[in-house]
Amino acid sequence: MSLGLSLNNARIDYASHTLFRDLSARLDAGSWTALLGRSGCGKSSLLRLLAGLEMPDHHTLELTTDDGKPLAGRVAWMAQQDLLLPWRRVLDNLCLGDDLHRRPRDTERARELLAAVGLEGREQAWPDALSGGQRQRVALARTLYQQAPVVMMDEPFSAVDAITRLELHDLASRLLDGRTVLMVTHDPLEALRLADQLLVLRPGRDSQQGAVLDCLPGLSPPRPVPLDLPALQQAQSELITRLRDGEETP
Ligand SMILES: Nc1ncnc2c1ncn2[C@@H]1O[C@H](COP(=O)(O)OP(=O)(O)OP(=O)(O)O)[C@@H](O)[C@H]1O
Repeated sequence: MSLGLSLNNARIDYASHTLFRDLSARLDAGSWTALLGRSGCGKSSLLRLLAGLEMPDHHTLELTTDDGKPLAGRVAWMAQQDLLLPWRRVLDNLCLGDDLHRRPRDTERARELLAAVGLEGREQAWPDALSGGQRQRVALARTLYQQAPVVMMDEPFSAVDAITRLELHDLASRLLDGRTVLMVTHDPLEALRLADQLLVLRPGRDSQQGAVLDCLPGLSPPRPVPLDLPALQQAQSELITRLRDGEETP
């Protein structure tokens, strides 16, 4: 199910403004990359471009997959808003893709995934009857149900409280194991706990440039990285400095 990706010379221009250019990164099969940068630097635009959701008028993208086949149809998407359809019950939301494509549902798998995210017995609930954290769990289960080798997530855990977020980190880290994940986040700690590498968009002279960094160089802690690991605090502090100051690539 794993699939590696190589991104080369990505560039997006909106009107006369270059959002970023010369952006290259390698996403190893089964690895997790966190995409960070100041607000408005183009994280979501890059994610949407890679996912094929939006093709700006002026863009460049050399995207190759390890198996040489197109990426289209092999990406699952998870957003900050859970995007659950309020008129469909939880189980029906999970199986929406099957219904749209007139494929048979795998109801047993859908139930197993709901159980895995702690929502056993809530299959027939309406989304409105769930808390924000529960809805995001449904969104995670729906992402997993798609069985896509590549998962792109745009601030997937930012709308829930701190403790729920930590619980979702545990769940996502375990359940997304083996997928190639690219996740936009504003939270340096979240990035460092979940990801193998960071892709940091930072200001260049006339556009945004990207730097690819290891999360915790020389260490191989379990994921999510334990909150009390001293190296995590240090790395968080350094990452905040890098984001604030827009440092040049080392
Ligand atoms: N379709 C579009 N047409 C024109 N400009 C756009 C379009 N989409 C995004 N932009 C602009 O591109 C810039 C980057 O937007 P984007 O949402 O990618 O940034 P971001 O880094 O994800 O921001 P945030 O962290 O605040 O979510 C913004 O200035 C935005 O207004």
